[in-house]
Amino acid sequence: MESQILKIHQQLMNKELSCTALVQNKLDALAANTHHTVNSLLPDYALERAAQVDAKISNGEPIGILEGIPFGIKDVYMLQGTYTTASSKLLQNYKSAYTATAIQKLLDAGAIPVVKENCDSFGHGSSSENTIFGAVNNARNPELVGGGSSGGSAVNVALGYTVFSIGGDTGGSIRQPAGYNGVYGLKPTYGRISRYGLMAYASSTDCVGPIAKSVEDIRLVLNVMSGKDVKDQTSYDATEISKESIQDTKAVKSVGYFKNFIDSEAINPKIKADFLKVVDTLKENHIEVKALDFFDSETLVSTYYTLAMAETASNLSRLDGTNYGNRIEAESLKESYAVTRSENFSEESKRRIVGGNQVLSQGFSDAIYLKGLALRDAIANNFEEDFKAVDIILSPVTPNTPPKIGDSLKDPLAMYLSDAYTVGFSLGQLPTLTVPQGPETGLQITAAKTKDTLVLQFANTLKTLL
Ligand SMILES: NC(=O)C[C@H](N)C(=O)O
Repeated sequence: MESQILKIHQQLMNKELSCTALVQNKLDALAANTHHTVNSLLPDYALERAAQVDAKISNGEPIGILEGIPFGIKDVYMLQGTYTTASSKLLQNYKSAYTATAIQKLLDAGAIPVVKENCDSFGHGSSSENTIFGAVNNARNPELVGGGSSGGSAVNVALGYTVFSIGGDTGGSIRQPAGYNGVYGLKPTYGRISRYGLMAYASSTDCVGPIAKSVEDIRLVLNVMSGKDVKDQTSYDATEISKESIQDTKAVKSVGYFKNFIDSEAINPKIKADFLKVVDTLKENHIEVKALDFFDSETLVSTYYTLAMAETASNLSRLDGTNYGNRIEAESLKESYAVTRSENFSEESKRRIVGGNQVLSQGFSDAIYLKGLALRDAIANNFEEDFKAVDIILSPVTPNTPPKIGDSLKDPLAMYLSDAYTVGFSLGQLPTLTVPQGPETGLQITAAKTKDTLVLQFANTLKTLL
């Protein structure tokens, strides 16, 4: 698939398409969609901006590459004056008081937000069923889940309702729905894009990233959003990734994969067979492929969920109805906190808050939380060693195909285990990209920290080989 952004840019410049018509068309398609991708539409916001772009073009003024391009925003990002619900009952009526840095950068580049997108509430989930806006349906088969937590964003891109969408990825939330719906989704190196204005889930792995239909579109959007922000001390300055730098399809000489991922009993046989075919293709094309040892799925998933639950319990403690959220009055203030939280958080969020507080509580934290931190360091060290031996690590995005709507809600543990291939890279804070491959899941390309360029480069290599 070629760059949608460049194609639309040309059409706008050549006056084959007006920006107002383009934006109206996306708004209409989103309003009519039956996949439950929309939490709120932004018609006034979007059409006013579209008219400005049209005026510029008719005056013969040049426009930037992203100017006039309609995009979607996962409903966990602040955009001043718009609802930011995190798909939760608690924040159902909350309006953002300010705009997230990443979103502001896109606005400054002229891109036009048209929709706040459905997702798992507070990012808690892998199916986009944990939401008050209705389960998101898969773009290819509506009986299956859209994936999560950025399900609405991936489905909107796959169905062409947005040109690109901004998801959020803590343990796979961009990559997994991208894989389930056959589009590209990037979790950049942790810190490459500021988290300021992203509703915090697990701050040590939360990442902002784009979902789109081509590598080029991922690059264009990534460049705009990247860079140090004084409002996020974990952000860093990243050099722009040029178009030329990702064209070198011979840059990657060696690729590793985790033996235990592919030999696992839990992997779907078709996903395994397809993956091994890719390995053969790489070898035939003189790319060295190494089978690597790695932590087992249970260790990866339990380390991730131990830390993610602890962090979310802490981050969400501020949501007690005092400053934010649907407050429920009661006899005493303490009781009001309790009722507000128990009535307004979903079952899945409560499971995580209770689990997280347990992990952090006195008497448990040494045995559980500190062990989680130690394992995270061990996982990061393992990656450091791996990247001395290989340029890229390749894996399927998930061991399984998208489940039927309803199944993940019945079995949360199975849902957590389905994150087995994504969470390790999150704990390592590595750049990792989903590329579409086959109808089941996708391929995940990962490089060492800050080597986001290499990830995009290899995605282009795969395009020429597969
Ligand atoms: N938020 C994410 O990255 C998705 C992951 N399945 C989680 O629930 O933590």
